[in-house]
This record gives sequence, structure tokens and C-alpha cells, in this order.
Amino acid sequence: MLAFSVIFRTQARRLRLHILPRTSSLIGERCRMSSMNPLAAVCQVTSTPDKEANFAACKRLVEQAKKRGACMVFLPEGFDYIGSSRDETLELSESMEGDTISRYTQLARKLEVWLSLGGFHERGEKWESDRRIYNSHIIINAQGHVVSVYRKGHLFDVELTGKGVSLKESAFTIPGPGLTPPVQTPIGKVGLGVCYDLRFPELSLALRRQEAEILTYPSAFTVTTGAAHWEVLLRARAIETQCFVLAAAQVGSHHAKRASYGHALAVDPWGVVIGDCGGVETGVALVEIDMQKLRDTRRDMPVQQHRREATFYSSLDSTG
Ligand SMILES: O=C(O)CNC(=O)[C@H](CS)NC(=O)CCC(=O)C(=O)O
Repeated sequence: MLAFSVIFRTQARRLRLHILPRTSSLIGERCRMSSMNPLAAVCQVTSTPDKEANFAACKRLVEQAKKRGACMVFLPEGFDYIGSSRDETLELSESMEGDTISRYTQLARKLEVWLSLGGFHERGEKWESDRRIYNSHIIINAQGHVVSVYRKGHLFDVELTGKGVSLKESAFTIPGPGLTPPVQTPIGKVGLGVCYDLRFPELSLALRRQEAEILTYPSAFTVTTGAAHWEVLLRARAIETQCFVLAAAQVGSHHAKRASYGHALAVDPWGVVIGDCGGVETGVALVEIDMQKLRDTRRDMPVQQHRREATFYSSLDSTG
């Protein structure tokens, strides 16, 4: 009998529930059955500069998640690698046609599972002359086709005085051109962001306006900013858009100079944390995507209808 564990959080207590599907044949069917809520898998990994080892670790988690009944598996920013210098980060990058994406499309096809690959280091169009990359969030369907790509719009150029955080993403990355429309998947309509984008509610509101039901922020948050802001920001985006929010994450030490906060998280449209991978280990949290919860939340408190964006922006214009 196959069992899977879902990590639920009730206030300060964490409970691990073991749920037994009635028969193992239900697992493959779950994504197609309208009577059961689909399962999403939010992964937490520790990428290093070793691409082979990272692929092996991610593949194991995707296989585990599929076995436990997931229809769609979410991997974090830098799932391919986290480089130890600007030069190494650039050197290891690939195009969409390279080995890495080809291996993941094969994996998706073989396991018949959808994948969200957050934060792929993608060589830009003018790589040969400018050596710049995009930070790309790629969606692959269960037939192994790339169905959507969003290129991170907000770059993390941040230096926190006295807090040991100093990163300049724009030194190697080009910002993406803008929003990618939400994509229909077996778990719902998924809107794409990446990591630092989480801090900009105008992106999540634009995705909500385009009918997103699930927002995704695959991340590699720093330990300092993660401890201060991560859960608050994710819950705020969920509450104000009334969407599920799924955020796969990097955890622990990538190399001598860099570590990540962890806590890959899943939040429901009411703002409740329904999955949390913790701050220590790699792993996967399986969560039910119950669209009735979303419909109830939006019906009871129709904030999207109450929104008066135009009023506030036009008053800004008139006051200069
Ligand atoms: O560098 C790579 O290889 C992959 N990219 C990242 O890890 C990015 C850019 S440096 N990290 C973040 O955006 C952290 C955001 C953050 O921590 C916050 O908003 O507080």
C-alpha cells in the first residue's frame, strides 16, 4: 500500500498526516477524476554547481511525488544549479534546446506528470556577443512539451548593510519582457513568477486579473530575508489575490559563499499554510488543490469586484 505524508501546520504545531489512497490504481487517475481534488507537489532541494547531482536529486523527488499521486510537481529557482561565481553561473547556462530541458521533458513524458521548473539559467538571444542569461520559469506538460515560459522581471540587486546579503543579479541576467498569461493545468490555472517577483504585488494582481487560480514563486531566498519576509509575503499574495500560492524553495548550503532559507510553502486562498518543507532538509510536500475553497473565498469576500485600482491610479496622475 502506498502512503504519502502531507505536512499540515496548525498554529505553532506541525502535524504529519499519513493518508492512504484506497487503491493504488487511483493514483494515476486522480488528475483526471472530477470527484477528487488534484494533488500538487512542492519541492525543496539544495542545488550546488554540480548539474548531474542536481538532476539526480530533482528526479528522485519528482518520482516520489508522482508515486504519491501528484499531477504537477514544482521545482525551485536554480533547480539546475547554483553557481559559486558569476563566471561559473554563466558558463553552466544552456539554451532551452540544451540537455537539461531535454532531460526534464523526457522525465515528464515518462512519468506523465506536469512540471514547473522555476528559475532555469537560460542563455539569451545574444549570448555569443553579450554573455547574458534569463532566469526562466518553464512549464512542461505530461506529454513532455514546453507549454509556457516566464522570464523573471524583477532582478535581485540588493545589498543589505551589515546583514551579509549582497547579490547583483543584473550583472549576469536580463530582465524578462513582461507577464506570461496564466496556463491551464490539471491542478488549475497557474500564474508564473520567480523568487524576488514575490515582493511586487502588481504582478500577482495582473495575473489574478487574467484569471490565475494558483500563483507560483519558485525561489532561492536568502536566509536573512527569508526569516524576515518569506511567509508573510506568500500569505499576503494569497490573501489579496484569493489564489493558492505554491513556492518551491532552495534550502541549506549551496557552496562556501551561499545558503538559502528553505520553507518551501503552499498557502490556500484564505491564507492558511497547507504545506511547509521546513528549514533544514530537502523533500516534498503534497497538497490538495481544492477549488471549492477558492470559489467560497471569492464568493464570500469579492475583493476583485471591490477593487478600485483606476480611481487610485488616476488620483495619483492628477496630483502628479
Ligand atoms: O543566482 C542564481 O543562480 C539563481 N537566482 C537567485 O538565486 C536569485 C537572484 S540572485 N535570488 C533571489 O532573487 C533572492 C530573493 C530574495 O532572497 C529576497 O527577495 O529576499
